[in-house]
Amino acid sequence: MKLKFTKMHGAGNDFIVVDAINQQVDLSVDQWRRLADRRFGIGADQILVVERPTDAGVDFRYRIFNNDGGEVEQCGNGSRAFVRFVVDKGLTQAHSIRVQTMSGIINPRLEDDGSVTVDMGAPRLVPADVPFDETGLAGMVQGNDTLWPLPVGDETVFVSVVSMGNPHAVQVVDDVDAAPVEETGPLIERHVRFPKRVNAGYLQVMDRHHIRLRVFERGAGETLACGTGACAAVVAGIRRGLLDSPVRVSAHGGELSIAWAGPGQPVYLSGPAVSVFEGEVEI
Ligand SMILES: N[C@@H](CCC[C@H](N)C(=O)O)C(=O)O
Repeated sequence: MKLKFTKMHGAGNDFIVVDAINQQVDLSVDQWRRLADRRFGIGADQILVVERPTDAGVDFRYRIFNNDGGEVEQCGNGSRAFVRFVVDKGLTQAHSIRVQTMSGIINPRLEDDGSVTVDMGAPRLVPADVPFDETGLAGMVQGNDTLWPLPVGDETVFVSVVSMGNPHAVQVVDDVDAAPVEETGPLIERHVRFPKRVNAGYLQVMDRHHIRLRVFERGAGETLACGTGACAAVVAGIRRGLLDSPVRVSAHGGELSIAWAGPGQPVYLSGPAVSVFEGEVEI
């Protein structure tokens, strides 16, 4: 079977985007994994699949598969690539779109300058909703946030837990370049306290409106940028009393911008969405 795809990225977080409206797409976890493999396939952090909606009142359904083939709830940078894709392919005339994802409806909007702003919905801050198992743990209060002690290797790190539809554990570090992302990222990702695994964020505060961020993503390893990771980091930083909205997020692959007015309010994510090439692959 031949599959048409577009290779895209958002601040270096790269995607294979597949139109499942105009072609039949029904792949196994193994096939997704092979497509995303950087040596045996096309290579991508995530695969995004554009489908007709199954819910009323929305324009599209969009599904997300990590590099390891697992389907996940949400992808911030992917939602921007998604909008660029459906507009460029003529699948919609609208620039403001309602999209059904595994974790609810999001509203991305293509701006006149080609960037995309996404209403990612409100963060979920109750540990059980992340999900994070806090049983028997004494959290440490900082500002309006609770930091949870997590034994990782020989040390204990203190993380904020945030769901942006997908789970995030965010820690503040002095210097992201020196942070042991490759060493502790995999341990946090699979820490027993996170029953669905977790994306591990390392946040350095530059000033109250600017952070640097690295994210070791669940199912993909460290990526050049993570949109939901940026949302979660800014939410955690604001709750801890370290940041004020809006916040510029510098990742290795580019810049994102996040705005959040506080609990119960949606998080807005802005940044680039770029098409790199198109192709057809035998699967
Ligand atoms: N790169 C993404 C997040 C993709 C999903 C994540 N790895 C997970 O498993 O939750 C983003 O831009 O948000």
